[in-house]
Amino acid sequence: MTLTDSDKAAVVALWGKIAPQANAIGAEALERLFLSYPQTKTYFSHFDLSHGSADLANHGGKVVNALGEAAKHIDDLDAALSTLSDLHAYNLRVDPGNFKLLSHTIQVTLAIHFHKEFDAATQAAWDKFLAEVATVLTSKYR
Ligand code: HEM
Repeated sequence: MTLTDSDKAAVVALWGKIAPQANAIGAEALERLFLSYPQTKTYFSHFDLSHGSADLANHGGKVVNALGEAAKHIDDLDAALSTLSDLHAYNLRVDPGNFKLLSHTIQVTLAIHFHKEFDAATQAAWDKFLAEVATVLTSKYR
């Protein structure tokens, strides 16, 4: 599952397009997650999850910008994601299966917004990248 140099280049290239719309892309990926897999809403009972809410935009932006930071440090994901890894493992205790669901809705969102750039190679690269991020974010679970 290791990212090849061309995978890394594909992740970084698409990140350049995502960055200016991080909040909108993140909000849409989260909304797709909550609508498609309603059980995931239980982690966000303190948020307003209605369409167009500020909570969706703010949190979506945080998640997507964290992916941007990870893309910038793609050769050192453990260090880049260390604080977030502590948060998800020790404080939030998100069921690891949920990372696959979010990875899917992020990819669907990217496909819809960047259909020209989201070719098979770019999709495969993002799938691997998101799986690596999930591995790091769940690596400290005991
Ligand atoms: C691509 C994978 C993920 C990334 C990059 C990510 C990123 C983040 C970031 C950046 C924060 C904010 C940290 C802070 O405020 O300091 C956060 C918080 C949080 N994440 Fe994740 N996350 C991911 C997956 C998930 C999944 C799958 C769930 C559950 C379905 C989840 C649940 C939460 C919750 C409940 C919070 C706290 C929200 C709050 O109260 O402010 N995360 N995550």
